[in-house]
Amino acid sequence: MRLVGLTGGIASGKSTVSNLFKDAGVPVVDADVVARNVVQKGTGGWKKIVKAFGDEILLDDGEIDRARLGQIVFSDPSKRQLLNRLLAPHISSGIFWEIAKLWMKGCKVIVLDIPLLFETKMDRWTNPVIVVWVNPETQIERLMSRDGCSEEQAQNRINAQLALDWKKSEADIVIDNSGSLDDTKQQFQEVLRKVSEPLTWKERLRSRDGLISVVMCTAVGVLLAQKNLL
Ligand SMILES: CC(C)(COP(=O)(O)OP(=O)(O)OC[C@H]1O[C@@H](n2cnc3c(N)ncnc32)[C@H](O)[C@@H]1O)[C@@H](O)C(=O)NCCC(=O)NCCS
Ligand SMILES: Nc1ncnc2c1ncn2[C@@H]1O[C@H](COP(=O)(O)OP(=O)(O)OP(=O)(O)O)[C@@H](O)[C@H]1O
Repeated sequence: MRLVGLTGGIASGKSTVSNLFKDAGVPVVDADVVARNVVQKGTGGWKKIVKAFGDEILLDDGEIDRARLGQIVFSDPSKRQLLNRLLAPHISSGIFWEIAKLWMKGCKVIVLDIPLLFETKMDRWTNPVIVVWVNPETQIERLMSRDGCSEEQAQNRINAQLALDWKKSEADIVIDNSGSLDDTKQQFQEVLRKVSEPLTWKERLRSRDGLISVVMCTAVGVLLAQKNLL
């Protein structure tokens, strides 16, 4: 099994690229979706948030007020660190189970769309790492127009992550999403070709079918050895 890391900066275009993977039939685990699921009303993550941030963080229906929580954590690094600490175990085990489900289905290439891939050091488990890069002016423009936030709020969100240029320097593959969608789609074709290359023998061993083959071969070997000893 090949775990492909897909990351970048906020609003750099990760979801745009992960949709291209989905359209090409490559399964994607989206960490933002996992992070949303683990804080649904009544879950362990929800209880921790209510305990730490108080009832005033809840909407009338009891769900977390994400806009309010976002305002708090993106303007106060200590509150953000607290939230990260509380949710990290829930998010990583959620991602693990999503991978396990796809592994059991026999998927050989899985894309992990994780905004904080480097920050959480999950890049250790992925190869290659794809960074979706965008120039700073375009990033802030797209963020402000998508989320309807001020320049200051957008900058706070950008500052909450490691520098995008640093992530670019650590990447195995860079997609420059500063241009048009067509431009990105063109770069994506080459990226898809690379991630679809035949699995290495290590990756094959980590896949469901590879593991089954190893178990079968070992069982046959043990049986033959026993027969020869009798
Ligand atoms: C703060 C919250 C409530 C804001 O919710 P909101 O719906 O407005 O944003 P959403 O979840 O869609 O995230 C949008 C983007 O913000 C960035 N982001 C989210 N959380 C963080 C964080 N803790 N630190 C830095 N950037 C973050 C990511 O680039 C993400 O793609 C929410 O992002 C959250 O619960 N974050 C903590 C969980 C987390 O770390 N998520 C990232 C998954 S690796
Ligand atoms: N090449 C492009 N041209 C024009 N607009 C784009 C392009 N790529 C992405 N966008 C727009 O920029 C915004 C951010 O893109 P996207 O949501 O894919 O980023 P993201 O990295 O997934 O964001 P987040 O970190 O918040 O999850 C969206 O409104 C999207 O439609």
